[in-house]
Amino acid sequence: MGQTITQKIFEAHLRDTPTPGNMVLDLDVVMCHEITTPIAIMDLMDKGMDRVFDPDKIKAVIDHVTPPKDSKTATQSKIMREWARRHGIKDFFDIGRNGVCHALFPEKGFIRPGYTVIMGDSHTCTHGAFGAFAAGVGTTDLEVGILKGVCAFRAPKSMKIEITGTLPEGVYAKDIILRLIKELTVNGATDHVMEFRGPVVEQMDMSSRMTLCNMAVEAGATSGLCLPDETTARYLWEFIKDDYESLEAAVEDFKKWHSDPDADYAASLTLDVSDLEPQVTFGFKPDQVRDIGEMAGTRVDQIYIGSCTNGRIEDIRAAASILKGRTIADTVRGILTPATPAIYSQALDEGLIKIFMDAGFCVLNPTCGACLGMSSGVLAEGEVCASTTNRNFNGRMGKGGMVHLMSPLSAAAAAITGEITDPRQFL
Ligand SMILES: CC(C)[C@H](C(=O)O)[C@@H](O)C(=O)O
Ligand code: SF4
Repeated sequence: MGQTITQKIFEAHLRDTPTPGNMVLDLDVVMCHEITTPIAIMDLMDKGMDRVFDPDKIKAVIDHVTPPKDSKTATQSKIMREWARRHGIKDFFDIGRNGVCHALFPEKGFIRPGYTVIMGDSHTCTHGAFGAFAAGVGTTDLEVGILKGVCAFRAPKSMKIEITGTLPEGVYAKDIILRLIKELTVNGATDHVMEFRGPVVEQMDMSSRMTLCNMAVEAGATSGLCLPDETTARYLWEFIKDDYESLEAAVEDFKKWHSDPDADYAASLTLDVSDLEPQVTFGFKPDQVRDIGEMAGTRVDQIYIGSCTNGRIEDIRAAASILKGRTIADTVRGILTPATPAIYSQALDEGLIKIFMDAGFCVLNPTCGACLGMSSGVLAEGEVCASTTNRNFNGRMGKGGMVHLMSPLSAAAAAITGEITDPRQFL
């Protein structure tokens, strides 16, 4: 019997099998941010175990509330900063160099095909876009990861998600993943790794693959991943060029992580996207998804373009393509948060920031901020936000607020009209 990519990664990293079905894996990267890591740091200090397994394999960023909004968040940042200095963690990103973890770390080349990655953050699955096994973990696992560089997982079940057809104009990876979550429901992929494949995924850039994998957890999945190929190798080339004779050699080597044709999948699903419409959520769960036409005319108060789901340059370009030469409705507030400094800088170079500002958007520094309702765009009671983020939980962006998840293009269309709008009318 052949193996899936996930089984291959598990086998290559297996340190121990303490009980049947439980596997302890060696970790290639442990990623840290200032909301969950300080709890682990303080606990390790209390236990007299303030150590790290390998400072080069730990990547740390202050991203959720930055610059800090109050004493509490300032203290969280301070604990991270001092810990990183104390242990010689050189890949530590503070104000001026910091951005949303799941956008920043890929951009720095920290994730490679076949890697095992953990973080105390549920959207760690984003990094599966590189053909890695990347999973969000709780404080105890994070502490063990930081101390020993290992993590225990249950033997994974794989779900094969085949995406076929041709993606219509104005329809994006975000629409695909929202549709998949609708079909699977919020726990349809529990205990599974979602393996995204098929011709549509093969044609996607890394940004779109990251959007897909980012929301795997919203269907309950342990992680999501894509098979590493030439697109992956090109994205990573500046970081891997000393390891390979040529790009072709890298692509060939990456194939060792491809699932075998006779691999065993616990479940499978095929989605033909040829007739897919832009998708929008309507309730407080990410599987409450409708075609945009059914939601057209719903009033919005705020537009939020950013986050680890859709705050990359490709997302900003898509939104700018219809904001150019237009202004946003005077009933809405528009907020753009490029996910990293490099994305922000690129958007400046391309004149995209000016397009947003001329349209009436407020442009913020890279941070999670409003995405989880902590700062920089929190909603008031009864307010509605058209958002490119990944969670529409009750109160997510502010108590009593409502969030409609959608693609950056759809969010830009809502900004222009002040209500949920099919963006294809502006193309
Ligand atoms: C703060 C963090 C623990 C949290 C997560 O794990 O996802 C956040 O990133 C989120 O998106 O809600
Ligand atoms: S951008 Fe939002 S979803 Fe992503 S890590 Fe930050 S808070 Fe979590």
